[in-house]
Amino acid sequence: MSKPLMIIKTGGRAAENSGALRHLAEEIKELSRSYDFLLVHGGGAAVSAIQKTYGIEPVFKDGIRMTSEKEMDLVDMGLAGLMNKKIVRLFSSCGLLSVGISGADGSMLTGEPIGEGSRTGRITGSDRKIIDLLLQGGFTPIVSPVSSDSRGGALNINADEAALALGIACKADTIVFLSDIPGILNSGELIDRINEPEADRLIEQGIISGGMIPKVRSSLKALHEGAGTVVIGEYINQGDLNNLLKGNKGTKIWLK
Ligand SMILES: Nc1ncnc2c1ncn2[C@@H]1O[C@H](COP(=O)(O)OP(=O)(O)O)[C@@H](O)[C@H]1O
Ligand SMILES: CC(=O)N[C@@H](CCC(=O)OP(=O)(O)O)C(=O)O
Repeated sequence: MSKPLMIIKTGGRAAENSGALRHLAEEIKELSRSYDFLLVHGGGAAVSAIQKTYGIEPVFKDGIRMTSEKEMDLVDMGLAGLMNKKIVRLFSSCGLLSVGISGADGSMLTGEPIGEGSRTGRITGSDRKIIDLLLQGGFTPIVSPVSSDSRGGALNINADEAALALGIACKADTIVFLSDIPGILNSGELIDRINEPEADRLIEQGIISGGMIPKVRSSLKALHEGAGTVVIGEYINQGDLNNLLKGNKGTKIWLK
């Protein structure tokens, strides 16, 4: 019988802490008797830095990057290139057999632009075949969220939304969103558990804003679609995955 799947989504800034990422790889190895793992990564901060070197000012709406045709090449460079290979090399050096792919590979994620002339995408379809093949072969898939539209054009997909879509496609048991903050904060205080009405209220009040919005919305949708556990938090020391799952760290998301 196959093991339950845990999807770990790491944000760009969190993934730049190579010490923490090494600890995470070690913990994944330890827990791989109980779970299959798939890692989805962001890299928003790296993309913004690349944009700035080209004199482009990043534009976000509710935490989602507005992406022009010209900017899309930079997004591919930053996410499918730089970030993806950095993580694959690091995980491999920890003894985890890892394969770096993007949403475009194996038509894993397909989508459509959110508007005329935009390369920011919304996901409309998914195919888990490539993931099943890799997991059966003993590989850990490392997924960058860039994907394709129906005409083969590149699409920039928010990494939280990519993690959600893969979670639904693969019926993930657990989704862990790792970021550069201890969890969802209110006036600097960590909220250790939050339900849907409370999350909606904090978004409405602007207490949950920016990049935290797609994370929270994706978390709630994942629970509606049958995920057992969804948690948002940060990974610093080995054992933090276990701490996040047990509720000793981070914010657990609930529907009611
Ligand atoms: N209520 C909140 N609690 C915690 N972080 C929040 C909140 N509202 C907005 N944020 C912002 O969301 C950021 C995380 O989203 P994002 O920058 O997209 O991270 P990641 O790259 O990890 O996906 C935090 O660094 C913080 O600046
Ligand atoms: C459409 C969209 O918002 N794409 C994101 C993809 C990367 C990402 O989500 O990175 P983090 O997880 O580090 O925020 C972006 O371009 O920033």
